[in-house]
Amino acid sequence: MKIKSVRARVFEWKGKTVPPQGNFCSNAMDLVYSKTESMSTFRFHSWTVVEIETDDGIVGLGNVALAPKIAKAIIDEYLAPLVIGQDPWDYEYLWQRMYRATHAWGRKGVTMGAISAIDLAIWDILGKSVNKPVFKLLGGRTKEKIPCYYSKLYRTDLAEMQKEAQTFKDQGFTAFKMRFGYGPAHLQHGVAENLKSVEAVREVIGYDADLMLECYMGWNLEYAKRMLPKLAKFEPRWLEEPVIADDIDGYAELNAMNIVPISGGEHEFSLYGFKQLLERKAVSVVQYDTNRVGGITAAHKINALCEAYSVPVIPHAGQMHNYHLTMSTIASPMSEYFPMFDVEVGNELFYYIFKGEPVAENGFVQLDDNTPGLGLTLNTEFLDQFNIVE
Ligand SMILES: O=C(O)[C@H](O)[C@H](O)[C@@H](O)CO
Ligand SMILES: [Mg+2]
Repeated sequence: MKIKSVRARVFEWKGKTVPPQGNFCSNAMDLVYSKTESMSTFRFHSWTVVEIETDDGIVGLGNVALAPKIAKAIIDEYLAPLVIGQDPWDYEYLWQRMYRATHAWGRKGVTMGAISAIDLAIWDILGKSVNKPVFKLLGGRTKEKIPCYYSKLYRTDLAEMQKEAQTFKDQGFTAFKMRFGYGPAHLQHGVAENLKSVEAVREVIGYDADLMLECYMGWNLEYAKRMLPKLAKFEPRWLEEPVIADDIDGYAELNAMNIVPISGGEHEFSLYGFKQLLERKAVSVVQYDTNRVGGITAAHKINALCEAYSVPVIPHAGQMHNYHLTMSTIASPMSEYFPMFDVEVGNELFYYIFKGEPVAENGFVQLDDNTPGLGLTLNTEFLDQFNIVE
């Protein structure tokens, strides 16, 4: 079998989006003075979809949401020529070709996202060519079904957050991730607001549910050190991305305080990036995203590293490319889960582009033993709400 063609298209959402409201998510831009809404650079309203076709007509689907137009340019210009004419079963060889050919300017960020998209499509082909789901090629079914945590609860009006938490508690979720709205720039008022929001959500979900707290790189080391002792009484399962991804020493210092486990990884890339995080004990939970980190070829290696370090892997975002990794290793106890909503930050967009994404039932998602490949097809229902860039 040989790769015959690589097609990368950018799906630009032109449908309805929920406008940002107030301080709905602390983020890395909060620490930089700006007149625009700080979360604007973290909206994922476009997505690059990759279709790789083989000479015997199998089409594999890959995707990446980081800087979609740049990812497409990297695929078209540099990566496609490296894989066309090659055997997709030589996936490690192809991964190394892409990783090393772009090493002078790649390694992390959008290049690894582009490599991930190609690698996902290759693994989709592999599964389809032997009529097996991808997780069966990685280690098989390690769970009867995948426990998942409800992830949204952006910082809005506290009563709204409580209503949202109740709605999904009633749907059987026993784990919830909420977003802080405030950080160092908001002074003591922001500290109080942050604590109020955690208290409000805990009031609804109680203490026999897991609560995860998301900072999305919006704090700094000094602020996080002040916040951790104040958060301890709410028994969070983890505090996520308190500092920017490059501040590995900051992560390690916060994690070593042993007050609340620190999680991160959705903005880290490659096996080497996670080797650093693990050997420096920077995180207690690893959260790569398979469509960023280097695809399934890289994520599968990182799963093994996490198993060796006894650090749980709970990939960012849910989404089918991550579910196969969670299903295939005992190092991953659960998945993140974004329900389908109106398009807001953009994580939800995955449902509008692809069909086949599992819907959670009673706090679990299930993968089918008999659906070959990743189990995704393109969703034609919303195509008229996308501008597609070839
Ligand atoms: O952990 C997450 O789900 C991400 O950080 C979100 O995608 C981002 O939107 C911030 O909540
Ligand atoms: Mg996150």
